[in-house]
Amino acid sequence: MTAATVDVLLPLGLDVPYSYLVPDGLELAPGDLVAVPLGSRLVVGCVWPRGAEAPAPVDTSKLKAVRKKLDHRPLPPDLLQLIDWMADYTLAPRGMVLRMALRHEENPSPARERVGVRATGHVPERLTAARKRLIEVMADGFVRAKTDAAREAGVSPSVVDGLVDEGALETLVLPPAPAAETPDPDHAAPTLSEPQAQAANAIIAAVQAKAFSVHLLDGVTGSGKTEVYFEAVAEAVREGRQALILLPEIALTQAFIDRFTRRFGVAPAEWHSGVSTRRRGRILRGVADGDVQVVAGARSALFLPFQDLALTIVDEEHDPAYKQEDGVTYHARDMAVVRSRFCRSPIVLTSATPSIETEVNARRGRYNRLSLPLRFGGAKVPGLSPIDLRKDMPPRGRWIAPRLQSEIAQTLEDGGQALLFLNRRGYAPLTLCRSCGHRMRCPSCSAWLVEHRFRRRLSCHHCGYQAPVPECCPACGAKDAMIPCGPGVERLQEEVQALFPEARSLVLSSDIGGIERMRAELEAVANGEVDVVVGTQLVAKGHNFPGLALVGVVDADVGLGHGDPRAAERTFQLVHQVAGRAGRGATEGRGFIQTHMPDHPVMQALVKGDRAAFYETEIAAREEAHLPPFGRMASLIVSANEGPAAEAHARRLAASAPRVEGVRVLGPAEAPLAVLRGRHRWRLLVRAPRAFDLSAYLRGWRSVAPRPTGNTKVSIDVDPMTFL
Ligand SMILES: Nc1ncnc2c1ncn2[C@@H]1O[C@H](COP(=O)(O)OP(=O)(O)OP(=O)(O)O)[C@@H](O)[C@H]1O
Ligand SMILES: [Zn+2]
Repeated sequence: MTAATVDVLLPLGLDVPYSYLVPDGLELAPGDLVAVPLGSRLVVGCVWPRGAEAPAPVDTSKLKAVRKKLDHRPLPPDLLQLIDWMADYTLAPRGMVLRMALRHEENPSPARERVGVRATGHVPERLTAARKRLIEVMADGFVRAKTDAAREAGVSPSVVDGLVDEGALETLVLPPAPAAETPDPDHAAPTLSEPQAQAANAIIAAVQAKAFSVHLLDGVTGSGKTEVYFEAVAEAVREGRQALILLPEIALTQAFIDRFTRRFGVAPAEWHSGVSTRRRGRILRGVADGDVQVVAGARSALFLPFQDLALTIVDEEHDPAYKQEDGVTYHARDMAVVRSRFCRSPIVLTSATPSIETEVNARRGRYNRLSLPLRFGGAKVPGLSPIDLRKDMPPRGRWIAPRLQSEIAQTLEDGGQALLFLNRRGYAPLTLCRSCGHRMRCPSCSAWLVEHRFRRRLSCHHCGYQAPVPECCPACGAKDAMIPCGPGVERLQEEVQALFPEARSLVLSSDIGGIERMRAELEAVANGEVDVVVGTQLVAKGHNFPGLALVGVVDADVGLGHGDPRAAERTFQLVHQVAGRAGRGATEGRGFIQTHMPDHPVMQALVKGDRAAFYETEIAAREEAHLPPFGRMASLIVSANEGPAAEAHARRLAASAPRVEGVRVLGPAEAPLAVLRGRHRWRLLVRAPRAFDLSAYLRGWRSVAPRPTGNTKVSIDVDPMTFL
């Protein structure tokens, strides 16, 4: 007789599941979570489906047994499918993909029971003032949690206990508080404009159809895309099913949570790194049980065990934050589409500046385009005027051109807010010695150190290294000779303060303060408590600042000309989105872009407000060059502690590449970021035709490639977004 076995995938750097014996009496099915021995420890893993082919015979006498089955719902089949699919596509070990979905506690603590109290009707004869207040509050006969009763009456919990002892209150056990309250789909439904209603109805119909479909909700900034997809979320809730809203920077979007709350009466379950582990555990359970109906989360929310996912939204689908660059490299937007296919449900991608990939899919009819061509309520999308920095130069050591300065002055005079956008954190991107020219660089990366003045430190934006600004030049010893070069947002704020001493200014940048502080600052801007905002790309992210009348792009050329195939797209999206923050309220908005290249096609398209022209040019250029989505790319980074080791392995790797017609392996070349965290980096770039199975090619290559030795490592990025 053969003993029963199961395959268990472990959340480790392993690609294949291990076999374990099933103890008598234990029923196990794919998706079940189990604790199994591995070496001397216990590891939580997931029972994995067996392929159609017969399992390789194993000597069961050598197998260890499953220790126990965890008290969790099994991972749903579409999630198991997604994990398999992602591992195949990205070449990441299957176990590492599983790891992103296994946030389960081994011994989930039972939800805390709460004690409630209710008035019995018996009132003691002698009452203190506190007891009297409590009796009055409780006189309505409702059950309240003990803590709520005390808080409402403004008394200490001991007063509640006292009245329980006296027999004036009785205690009851209340059910544990739910991980998230149930949204009310009819709480505050807006009246939609005609185009909004059309788009909303199309998505609602897609939810009802319970079939896979992809929709691009393509609406200008401020057209009400959020209001529209909320109606489809409402439909999912009405049907008792679930919806997932992915947001690029959820930690920053208190405004989004508030808006959801106004629409549905309760907040959505939030899922991101800022949520406590305990809370995440409860949300995970609620999602698995189907009790939590709407999750608003960062990309990791994609791996939650939804029981019945009716709809997925990817808000601002063009945002680079959806790409995870370390560990398992994946694009959350693309993987969300894959998961929706597995759960046979619709997915909505929203953007005013769709990615080229998405735009091409919509043009080919693979994605259904839903257009919102106008701002809600008749406001106009602000026009953008160029400021030619070659002619209208700011004074030496300053970055605001005279024209922009006078426009800001006018805006402030009219009582409006201004926003200056510069995608550079810190005070100055470079610090050098004016005596010998020595430049301060990171000891472990090929990057300059960026001065952060309020922290009084130089810091490396790649590895986080920090050092004080030296008093003497480390090279020549000259005293007080270190000077900042170029602008960062902090320095720009200094300029604003000098030019407009009366104005209240604020720097919005991801490195200042925590999530709470940032949320508060964004709110202050929305409430008009700030006159001039100076911000990095953080300010381009879907905020609604009603009083914002002017946007100035201080250096539109920053992102262009790095030889990065996505530079034009990225610049267009950023500038267009930043400009889209203006003129959303009663006042009309105006935008200005400072550039040295006013004739560049990207600047031209921005200035003319001609989105179509941008897409035409960019799509044609990509097609011509066989760049994505007209060709496929993967990047391989070989890194090692020593430069020669990295280079030697990169060369051996390139030499072992299988020759296939149409596939080109470029490199190796030293990476632009040649040293990162002390690791020397060499790159290879693989390019292939559009329909080519690049993942299969890479797997074949990996199986014949020389194994990296010592501390050499190869990391693979399929569909790379960055080329550093
Ligand atoms: N039907 C409506 N009824 C009332 N208010 C609406 C309606 N549609 C949109 N609005 C309001 O208009 C403003 C802009 O809408 P929203 O933020 O959804 O636009 P958006 O398309 O997501 O913009 P962006 O792409 O710039 O983020 C919001 O304040 C929103 O509440
Ligand atoms: Zn560094």
